[in-house]
Amino acid sequence: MEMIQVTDLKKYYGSLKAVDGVSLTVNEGEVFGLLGPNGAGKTTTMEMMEGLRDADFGEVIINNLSVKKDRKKVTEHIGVQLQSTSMFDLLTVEEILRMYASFYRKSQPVETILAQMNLIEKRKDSIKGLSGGQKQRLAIGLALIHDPEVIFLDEPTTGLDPQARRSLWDIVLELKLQGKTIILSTHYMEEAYVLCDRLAIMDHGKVMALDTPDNLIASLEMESAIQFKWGQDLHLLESLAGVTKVTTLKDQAVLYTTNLQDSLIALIKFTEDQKIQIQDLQTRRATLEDVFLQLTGRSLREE
Ligand SMILES: Nc1ncnc2c1ncn2[C@@H]1O[C@H](COP(=O)(O)OP(=O)(O)OP(=O)(O)O)[C@@H](O)[C@H]1O
Repeated sequence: MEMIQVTDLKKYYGSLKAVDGVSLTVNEGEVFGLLGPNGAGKTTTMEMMEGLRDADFGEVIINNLSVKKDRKKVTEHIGVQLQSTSMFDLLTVEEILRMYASFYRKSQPVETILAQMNLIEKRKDSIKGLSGGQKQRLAIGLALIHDPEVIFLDEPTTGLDPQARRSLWDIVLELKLQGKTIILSTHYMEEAYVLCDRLAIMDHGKVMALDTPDNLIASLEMESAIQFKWGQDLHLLESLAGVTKVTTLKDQAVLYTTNLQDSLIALIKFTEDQKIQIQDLQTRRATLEDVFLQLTGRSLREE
C-alpha cells in the first residue's frame, strides 16, 4: 500500500529552485531515502511533506490525507525528528518526554521510548549533558511519542562518530521491523545503502534517479571501479579491455568496468608501454557514490 504520494512539489526562493518538481511515492513499512549533497533540496522537500513549509506548487498525500488541507489530522500520523539544537537544554530526558507526551491525546509510555532509544540510564540527566548520539536518539524518541505510522528523519547521523551512527542505524532498522514507514535524508551513501529499501537521488532540487540501492548500482552496468591519479588525456583509457565508462574525480581518473581483471591487466600493460607511472591505484566495487558521480559529474562528498 502507498503511504505517501508526492506530486510535482516545487519551492522557489527568487531565482533559486530549492525544490523543482519532485514526485515520488513511499510504500507502507518502507525506509525511503533522500540522498544528495548539501543544498540538494532534501530538507525543503521533507518540510513540505511534513506540512512545516508551504509548497509553491504540488501536492502531498499522507495516509490518504492532504497535507495542505488536513494538516492537523496529518500531524497525528507523522513524527518529525527535530534538530537537537532546538530542544530545551535544561530539562532532563524524562521531563522533555513527559512534556511532549502531554501535547497529544494519546501517547506511548515514556518507559517504552526510553528503552527503545537506549536512554534508560540517562533519564535523570539534563539534555545539555548528553552526547551527540544520545541527543539524536532523544530527538527520535520525541518524534515517536504519539506512536505515529510515519517518521521523518532529517540527516539523523550527521556529525556523529561511527559508533553512534551505527547505533542509530540499529534504531531505524528496529522501527522498520515494527512496521513504521520512514523517510530519511542523508548525504552518506553507505547509510542510504544499509538502511533504505528505495531511495531518490537528489541534486539541485530534482530527483535524478529513484530505485532500490542495488538497482541503482546495477543500472550503471559497471561492477567495479578502478581509480588512480592521472595527469594525461582521459580518452587514452577509453578503449582498454572491459572499460565501460571513464570519468574524473578531482585529480583522479575513474574507470568503470564489467571485468576488473581484464581492465587492470590492460591498464598496467598500457601504462608500461607508454612509460606512464600510475599512482594511488585502488579498485573497488561500484557504489551509490558512483551512481551520483555518473548522474551529476560530482562527488557526494564535495561539500
Ligand atoms: N528560507 C530559505 N530562503 C532562501 N533559500 C533557502 C531557504 N531554505 C533553503 N534555501 C536554499 O534552498 C536550497 C535547498 O536547501 P535544503 O536545505 O533543502 O537542502 P538540503 O539538501 O537539505 O541540504 P542540507 O543538507 O544542507 O540541509 C539551498 O540552496 C538553500 O540555501
